[in-house]
Amino acid sequence: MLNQKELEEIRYALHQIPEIGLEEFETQSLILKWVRVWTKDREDVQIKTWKTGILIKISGTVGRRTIAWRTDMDGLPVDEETGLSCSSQHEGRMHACGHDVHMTVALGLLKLALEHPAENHRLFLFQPAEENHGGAKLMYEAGCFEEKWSVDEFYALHVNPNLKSGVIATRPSTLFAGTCEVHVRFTGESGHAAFPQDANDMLIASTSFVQISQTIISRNVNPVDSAVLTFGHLEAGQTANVIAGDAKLDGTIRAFIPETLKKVKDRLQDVAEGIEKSFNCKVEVNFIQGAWLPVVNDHALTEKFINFCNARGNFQEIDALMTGEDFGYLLQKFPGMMFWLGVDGKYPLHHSKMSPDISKLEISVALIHDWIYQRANAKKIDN
Ligand SMILES: CC(=O)N[C@@H](CCC[C@H](N)C(=O)O)C(=O)O
Repeated sequence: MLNQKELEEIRYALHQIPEIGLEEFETQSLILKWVRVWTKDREDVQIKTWKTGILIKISGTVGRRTIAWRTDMDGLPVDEETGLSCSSQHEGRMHACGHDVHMTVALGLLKLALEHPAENHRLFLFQPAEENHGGAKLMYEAGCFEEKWSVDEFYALHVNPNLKSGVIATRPSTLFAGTCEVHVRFTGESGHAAFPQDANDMLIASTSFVQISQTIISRNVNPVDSAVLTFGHLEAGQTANVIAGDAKLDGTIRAFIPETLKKVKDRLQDVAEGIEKSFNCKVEVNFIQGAWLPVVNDHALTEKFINFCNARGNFQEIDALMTGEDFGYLLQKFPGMMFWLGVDGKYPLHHSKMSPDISKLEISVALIHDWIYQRANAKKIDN
């Protein structure tokens, strides 16, 4: 097993090399280096890669079913400001969503699994591109879970700085929202700052679009339902005295119900048409959907997991949140569940100062291993 110090060293190494989705080459090679040492001469272990992803399967002694654990691998395009000694060495990249901790947990679980043979197979998935390309869906569609790589139960976690370190929180139904990325491109006519009458200003068009589209949430979504529309990136024009002839706007929509997500998308198209008319410009709206389905936990498995955690005294109830996760896609294909792991921090996920407290990692890894081990010796979901 990996002790607390060894887990911290692994996280330290991974935190320094954050990479954007589908570019996780250094991360993949570091993980493979460790895994190859641990699995040397093991005939019960198979390893395969898909792009920057890795799958490791440990055969069970009886081998009726496969219990799988998934970690994501990618970082975000964020400039790290934690001031940590293990800060990112990759400019403009940061593990601001805790995927470095997720990978550390997965490696801790893998090491324990290698040391504890079980009746059924165990599979460890290191999945790229959770934040940007929906790597879970890409891997599924590429056939990564076919034939002897198929899965009977899939589990995953996400760190949560709002929960005390080591606390586990989940619910036996929807945990995360379904999300959809929105990319909007505005094309008008640039011109001299002094002659606005001869141009169509895309800075004004894009900011008007942002303002008006916020009313979709307050005026079109049923108040007893809920949705989020966040634009996190806007770029317009080039310099102070040239009217912006184009603008780029990127954001995300979140909702628990697919119909609500669709309503927000439809209304965004309407607003785009209105802006086109009002500003005599072109507005193209592109939606990227399909990977980040709502994370819906299997009821029976989650109830069992909650009882298991309660018996160890570190479970907390939690409401569904508007975060997104492409693990939701895998949960539509395989039974399983996701949970939050508390890492008590001052700054939220995606913040440039996000700094998880990982002092309880060894205890958390041991608990999750016990759960997987139990499931890897169970005959089916009901026992
Ligand atoms: C837990 C978490 O923070 N997840 C991310 C996942 C983003 C997926 C995709 N890029 C999207 O925006 O939907 C989140 O932003 O919630």
